[in-house]
Amino acid sequence: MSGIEQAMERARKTAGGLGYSPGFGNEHSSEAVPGALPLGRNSPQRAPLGLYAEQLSGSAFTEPRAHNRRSWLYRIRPSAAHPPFRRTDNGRLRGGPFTETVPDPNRLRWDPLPEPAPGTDWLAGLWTLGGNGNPVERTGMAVHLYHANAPMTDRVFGDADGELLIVPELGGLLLVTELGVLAARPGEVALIPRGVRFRVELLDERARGYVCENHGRPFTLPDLGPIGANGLANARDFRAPTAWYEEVDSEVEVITKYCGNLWAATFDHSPLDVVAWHGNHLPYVYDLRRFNVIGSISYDHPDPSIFTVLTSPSDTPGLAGVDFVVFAPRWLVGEDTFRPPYFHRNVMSEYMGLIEGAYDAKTSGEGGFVPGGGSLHTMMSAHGPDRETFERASAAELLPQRIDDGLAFMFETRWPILTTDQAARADHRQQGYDRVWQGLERHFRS
Ligand SMILES: O=C(O)Cc1cc(O)ccc1O
Ligand SMILES: [Fe+2]
Repeated sequence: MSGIEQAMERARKTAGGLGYSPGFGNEHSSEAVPGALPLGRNSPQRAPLGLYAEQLSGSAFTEPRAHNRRSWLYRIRPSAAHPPFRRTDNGRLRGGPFTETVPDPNRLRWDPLPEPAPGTDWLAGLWTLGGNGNPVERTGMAVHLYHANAPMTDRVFGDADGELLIVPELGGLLLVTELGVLAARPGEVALIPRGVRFRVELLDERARGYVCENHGRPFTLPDLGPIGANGLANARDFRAPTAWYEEVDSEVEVITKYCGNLWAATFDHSPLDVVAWHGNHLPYVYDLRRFNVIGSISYDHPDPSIFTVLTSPSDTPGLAGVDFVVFAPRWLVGEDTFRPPYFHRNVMSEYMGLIEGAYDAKTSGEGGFVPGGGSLHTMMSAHGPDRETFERASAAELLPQRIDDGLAFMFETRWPILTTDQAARADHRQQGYDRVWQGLERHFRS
């Protein structure tokens, strides 16, 4: 076995007994070798065990304490020890500004990404659907999907353009990051902070899912206001990894996404060599089934902001660059209420995906809203229950009803989501999505 294969074997074994540190936004610390973490200072004259000390900043040095993010890494070699990066193929990844297509006000829907060619790893399997903003200005977001059937070997990725919220739909991922190893299976989500390098291995034969790349302010937990001190996604259910490192002295391709493009440099060692760390610029994994769902216990369907897991705030209070929202199993008890999502037109743009089962506003099954597929209801586009759902819910007997046959999510952003050319022309884009709202009968009686 080569050095990297041995390291991968060790990472997979670690997955069985992963130690995590619970909590969101905290200062955590971890050492894979006792004594590797310096005490009482960040940058001693000589760091313990001959390690190099390095600060990784996710915020300006001067941002207020509540927004300040950085981690101190104690590593075998400093990240600075690398040859030049050279441009490499972007594959099917695209970045903002999204100017390939004329912005389309229509409602759009896609089937899952088709089967990838054999040997497609997670990075090669990324396919950009669209987005907004501009990574150069650190605004906006991008929606990517992935479909992979091979582990990343001898290559490691890091995104300078933003953090990555990874939403597995099919197959588990092993995320071997600079700060440790995370396992993310369907129903869980993983958050990789801006700049943190990682390799993706597969826990199953293939892996399919969604990624929200957030160029703006890092995702944080929403304020709870009148809900009180607890509820929605509870901070204690987020898990940061513990330190894990590999000593690989063979060539590793380090790929970085910078201002929309991929660049590669051939390192003579693995950059996943952090033996100890402390800080708050950290990856996390979160199990969406832990989400505490709050809803109406009297009447009416609340706005889905009540289901916000994470939000990337903007400078305008209450106006998110992007929100990550989950439609998790819950009870519906509303009296004299049309219970599924209402008809609406929204200034925010909504990309929705399905992790499993069905979604209560849409018919499932072939040609419908299916796991691995997605819908885009951009700024002001009219949407809501499809015809079948409207008819069913308008006639339903309003007994308490448990919705537990699906797990859907939404990336909701303040800017229109502009599609890439490949998304607009994709064979797996459904034609005739509008038809789901056709035949909504006129019932008006004056
Ligand atoms: O369009 C959707 O299905 C998402 C959504 C769900 C909901 O419960 C209310 C509004 C909304 O946009
Ligand atoms: Fe909506």
